[in-house]
Amino acid sequence: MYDTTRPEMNVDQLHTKISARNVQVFYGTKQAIKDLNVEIQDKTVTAFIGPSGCGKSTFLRCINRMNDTIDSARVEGEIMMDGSNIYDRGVDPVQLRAKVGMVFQKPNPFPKSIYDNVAYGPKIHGLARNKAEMDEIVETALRGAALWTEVKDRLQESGTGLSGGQQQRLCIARAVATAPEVLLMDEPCSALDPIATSQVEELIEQLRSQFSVVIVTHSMQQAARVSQKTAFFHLGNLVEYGDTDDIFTRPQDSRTEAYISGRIG
Ligand SMILES: Nc1ncnc2c1ncn2[C@@H]1O[C@H](COP(=O)(O)OP(=O)(O)OP(=O)(O)O)[C@@H](O)[C@H]1O
Repeated sequence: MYDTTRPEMNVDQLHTKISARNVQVFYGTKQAIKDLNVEIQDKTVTAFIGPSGCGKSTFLRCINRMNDTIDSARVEGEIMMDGSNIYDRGVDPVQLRAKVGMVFQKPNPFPKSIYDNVAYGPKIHGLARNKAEMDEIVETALRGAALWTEVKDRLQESGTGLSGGQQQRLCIARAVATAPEVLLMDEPCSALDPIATSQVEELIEQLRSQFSVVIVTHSMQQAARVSQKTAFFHLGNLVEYGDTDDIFTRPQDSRTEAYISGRIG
């Protein structure tokens, strides 16, 4: 039913990048994530799927502490990245978000030039010693986001003047510019047309050679196309996690089976 044929490598030999243990998330008294445990591998695309409101975005935001910015949100449990808890008191969330970048549903470039959109993060984090180094970071990030050839002659023009698909690739370049180890993508193609969607999907496949990518998607076809691992969420629980091929062809849980066959959601 779903095409899960795509470039493969044996992702099970890769090391664990993120390990979530007994994670619970509350908004006020309402519990949105219940006792979640999962290991996310390096250099792998992991898809989060499940019906609306099941907690996919909430858990995604835990991985770079974006929930810290929501007053009513409370996160319990541990999220380890390379063996260190990202919720430890000594961790600066701003530094963490350079290592764990995020791309949102709606492209949200800053009202600045294309160049300054990409240079913004590296400038804050002091990644370039001079203009030549910054130029190189900007070019590498734009090439990495498959946007360089389209914008190299108009770097000083506003990022908001680009098409929707180009804006989303600019946001990916912005996230990639700080040399992240993990890239979180919350429905990154939902505002894009089919051509821009397939460009971003191709890009995701390239990006995973450098780091771990976690993508929330409502499209099961997209999850099947881009990911090697899939996690199915339902009512705040991570119900099933495994190889994407297995989740789509041999689900173990009846709720997963019902969702992928269109009976819930
Ligand atoms: N800022 C917030 N304040 C209060 N409740 C929230 C907030 N964000 C999410 N929720 C609630 O938490 C639950 C999980 O929401 P979440 O957005 O994580 O689900 P989702 O699976 O990503 O949904 P969708 O697929 O519709 O984006 C829902 O019941 C939602 O209403």
